Amino acid sequence: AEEAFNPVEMIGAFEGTYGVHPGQRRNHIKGTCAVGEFIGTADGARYSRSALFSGQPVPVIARFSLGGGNPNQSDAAKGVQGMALQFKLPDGGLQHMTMINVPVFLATPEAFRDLLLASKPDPATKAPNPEAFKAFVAKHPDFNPFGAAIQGRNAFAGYDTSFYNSLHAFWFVDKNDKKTLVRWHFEPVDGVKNLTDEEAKKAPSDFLEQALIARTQKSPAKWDMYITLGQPGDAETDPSQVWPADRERVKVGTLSITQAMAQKDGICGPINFDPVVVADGIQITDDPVLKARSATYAISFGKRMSGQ
Ligand code: HEM
Repeated sequence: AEEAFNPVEMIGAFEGTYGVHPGQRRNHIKGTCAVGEFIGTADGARYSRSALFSGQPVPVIARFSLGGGNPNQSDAAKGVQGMALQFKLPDGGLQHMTMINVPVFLATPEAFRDLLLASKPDPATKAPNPEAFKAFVAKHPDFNPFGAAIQGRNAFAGYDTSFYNSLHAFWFVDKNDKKTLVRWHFEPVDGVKNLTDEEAKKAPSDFLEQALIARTQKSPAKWDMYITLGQPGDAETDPSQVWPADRERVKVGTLSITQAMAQKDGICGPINFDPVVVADGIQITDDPVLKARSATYAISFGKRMSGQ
């Protein structure tokens, strides 16, 4: 039988593994605020009637982050980076896109909770217990492609030289109510760049924030947004299932990040980048991981906004 997902237990798993850092996010704790704008294409407007694709600039508040709840995590370590976007539409409506830079995720929220539990440092060794980790992988083989992607690469050279994926599928709804199942991807216009082995060894613990601030002082950092068009039978509610590689991709817009700033007192602090916040023209699915995210972010947000 399927367990019912419990977001309180999920938050407990984050806090057990990473400790409690009052007033801060329980996951993706280390990050940088940014602002910019998005301009959609006419091709985007063919698939979605969202005001995102009107062709007019849409203001964006962004947050770039490292995965995990350790505030002292090194930027140079192998891991996951995130890009969270809040678009402010002309009618005042909000659209969120909260993405990470992996090709796939785990199949269920329980698998992610068990990953956190298995990653808890042993008090004696300060490292995760290898037996517990083996038992986790045996129980959740859907972890393997996700884990292999992260272990098989060095950290990214910059937030601006990473791709970011929706991983979840969403429905794009056009002006005739026609729905298309899509997944979206942001591709850096400067190209994807990871640290070399040598650079990864020498890189300081904190460099991503300063690099993004400096990069945007020169000129906007840009990403092209693409949608992949799903076909009947492509996974709708499971972010661990990749879609066949031959699916059509359509460029639907360009994001320009024009300014970045520290998250302390930054503009992105009091935002809950809940990924189910969508505006007319984009709809969510019944993906259990997506729904679990929403419930868990709400608790993290409530706690940090009340100083817990
Ligand atoms: C069951 C699975 C997941 C859980 C329980 C979870 C949990 C969380 C929590 C608690 C936060 C902090 C929220 C806050 O305090 O504002 C967070 C942040 C974040 N998560 Fe997840 N997450 C999950 C899966 C994912 C996936 C699949 C993605 C990307 C596709 C993702 C991307 C992010 C990003 C980018 C942030 C940082 C948002 C920000 O900058 O404020 N997460 N997550």
